[in-house]
Amino acid sequence: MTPAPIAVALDAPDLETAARWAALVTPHVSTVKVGLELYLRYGPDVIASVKGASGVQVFLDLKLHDIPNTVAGAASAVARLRPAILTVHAAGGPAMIRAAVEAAPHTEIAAVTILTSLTEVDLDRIGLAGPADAAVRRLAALSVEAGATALVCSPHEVSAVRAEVGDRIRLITPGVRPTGAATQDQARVATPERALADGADLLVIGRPITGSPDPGAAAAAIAASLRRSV
Ligand SMILES: O=C(O)c1cc(=O)[nH]c(=O)n1[C@@H]1O[C@H](COP(=O)(O)O)[C@@H](O)[C@H]1O
Repeated sequence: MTPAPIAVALDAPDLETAARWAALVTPHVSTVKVGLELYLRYGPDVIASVKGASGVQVFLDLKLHDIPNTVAGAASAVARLRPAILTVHAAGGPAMIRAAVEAAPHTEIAAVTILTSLTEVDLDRIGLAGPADAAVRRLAALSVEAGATALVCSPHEVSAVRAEVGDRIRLITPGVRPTGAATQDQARVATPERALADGADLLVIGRPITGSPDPGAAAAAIAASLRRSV
């Protein structure tokens, strides 16, 4: 069976746990995501540990955000690890995004638009007044112009972003919660089925899978419900 278009966020406090989660979920999902917690604790070796022998795609979520020269150096430092996807913050601006794209030519650069944890009140306070989807669409368009081939947004904006950037750009949505699951620190959320129906290509799901007593079964259940929904 083809693995589901899900990136499981391996936000674990230690490498053994992350590698165990990765082994349990990789029969069911296409991708595992390594974020700041694991990467800052263990460094580049973490990639091989979570990849194991499975050949699963690794999404390196470092959300780089700095001046273009610094981001180019950071992207080129991790490019040798050959992650399938690397994140940068779209708010770093077009020159920064382009610097990452040029420094990591074999990795898909995904620009994070507006974090899924932010509410419209938060956006107002940080000076991005107006509906979230206006800011997300603006950041999406500038990121694609700068060479990003993937975008991260919440499921709430995914159909608007799809209309803005067309079919060739990979849309990645965190903020995904199966019906009844706790939203935790996520603000702009939807179910996996809804996110996929609205145009997401890859769903990032962490705690609803990794917080389950059986992460493999939780991943398999979400994958099966996505298959039923298409
Ligand atoms: O870039 C990301 O992956 C990301 C962007 C965003 O806007 N929101 C967001 O939650 N994420 C990541 O997606 C994952 C979501 O995890 P859960 O909330 O546990 O499903 C975390 O690893 C976040 O770092």
